[in-house]
Amino acid sequence: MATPAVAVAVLGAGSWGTALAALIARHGFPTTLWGRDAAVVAAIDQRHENPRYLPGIPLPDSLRATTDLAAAVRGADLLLVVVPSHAFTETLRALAPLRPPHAGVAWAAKGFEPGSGRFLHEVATELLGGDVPLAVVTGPSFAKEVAQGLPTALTVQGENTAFVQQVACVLHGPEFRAYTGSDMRGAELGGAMKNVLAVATGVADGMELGLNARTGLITRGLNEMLRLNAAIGGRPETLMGLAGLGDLVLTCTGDLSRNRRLGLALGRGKTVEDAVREIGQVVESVQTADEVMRLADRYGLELPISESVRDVLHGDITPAEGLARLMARERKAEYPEALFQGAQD
Ligand SMILES: NC(=O)C1=CN([C@@H]2O[C@H](COP(=O)(O)OP(=O)(O)OC[C@H]3O[C@@H](n4cnc5c(N)ncnc54)[C@H](OP(=O)(O)O)[C@@H]3O)[C@@H](O)[C@H]2O)C=CC1
Ligand SMILES: O=C(CO)COP(=O)(O)O
Repeated sequence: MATPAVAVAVLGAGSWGTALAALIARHGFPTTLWGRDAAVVAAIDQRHENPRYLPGIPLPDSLRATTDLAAAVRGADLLLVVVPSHAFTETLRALAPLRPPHAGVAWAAKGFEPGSGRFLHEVATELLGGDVPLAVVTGPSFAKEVAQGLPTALTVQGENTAFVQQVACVLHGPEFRAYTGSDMRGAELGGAMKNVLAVATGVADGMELGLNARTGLITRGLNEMLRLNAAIGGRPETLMGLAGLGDLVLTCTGDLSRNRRLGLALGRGKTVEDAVREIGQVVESVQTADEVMRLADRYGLELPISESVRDVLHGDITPAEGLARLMARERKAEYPEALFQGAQD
C-alpha cells in the first residue's frame, strides 16, 4: 500500500532539527525546516548544508528551509518541534495560531519547562488545547550519526495512536527504526534525566575514576530514573527501553554527548561557564538538573547523583566533594521492595 503524502514542518534548525528534517525528506516526504538564523537557513535551502550545526554533512536537495514560521507551517500535516526545551513554550505560543487545524504536534526536545518544571506535554496541552494529537520523539540518537545515515532506533510515544503511527511512519526507514508507545510521561522523564546523569559519568571520567565508577553511576542513575518515574506515574518498561536505559548508556558513554562533555570538563577542573561556551551548543542538563530536583522534592524522593550534579553545576560543591558525598552514603538495599508497586497499569 502506498504511503499517503504527509507534509512535515520541522521547527528548529539546530543539529537535531536539521538531522530529523533531512531524515524525513530522504524518506520522500515534503519537508520544510524553520530556523531563526537567516544565514544558516539560506545555507540549508541553497547549499544543502548546515554549516553551523552539522558542517560537512550533505542534506537532501528536496529539503526546504525558511525563517518564516507561518510559511513553514502553512499546508503542513505534521509539525515537529525541535528547539531546546527553554524555547519550547515560546515556540508553541507562536505556533498555536498558525497550526493547520488537522495537524498534530510532536517534539524531540529533551527537558522540562524551566522555572515551572512542567513536562513539555503539559505545556503543549495547555497552549494547544486538549484535542490536538501530541507525541514525543526520544531515544538514543546523536544528530550527527542520524544525519550521516548511520543505523538508529528511537521511540515515538503519545496517546493518540493514529498520530503516533503517522510520526513513526515519516521517521521509519532503511537506516532508522521508529518504535511506538503511549507513555509520554515516562518517555519525557527518561530523555530529560539522562542528560543530568551524563554529567555525573562525565565528571567521573574527567576525574579518571575508572570504568567501575562510570558503570556504577550509570546503574545507580537508572535506579534514580526508575524511582522518580514510579512517583510520576510513568511505566517502568519505558525507562528500561530506548527512552531510558538506551539513551542513558549512549549519553553517559558517547563523547558526542554535550552533557557528557560538560561533565568531562568539570571533572578536569573547568568552570561551567567556560565548558558550556566551548561546547557552543545547547547543554540541557544545566537547567534540567534543577527541574529534576524540583520534581524529586515534590515527591519527597532522595536522588543523590542528580542532587550532586545540580550542586556541582551551581558551584555549591566541587566534583571531589560530590564524589566524597556519594561514597559516604549509608549501606542500603539495591532496590526498595516497593519500587514497582503502583507504577503498573
Ligand atoms: N543534538 C542531538 O544529538 C540531539 C538533541 N536532542 C534535543 O533536541 C533539542 C534541540 O537541541 P539541538 O538541536 O541539539 O541544539 P543545537 O544547540 O544544535 O541547536 C539549537 C537550535 O535551537 C535554536 N534556538 C535556540 N533558542 C531558540 C529560540 N528561542 N527560538 C527558536 N530557536 C531557538 C538555535 O538557533 P540559533 O542558532 O539561532 O541560536 C539552534 O537552531 C534539545 O532539547 C536536545 O536535547 C535530542 C536528541 C538528539
Ligand atoms: O540526546 C542526545 C542523544 O540521544 C544528545 O545528547 P546531548 O544533548 O548530551 O548531546
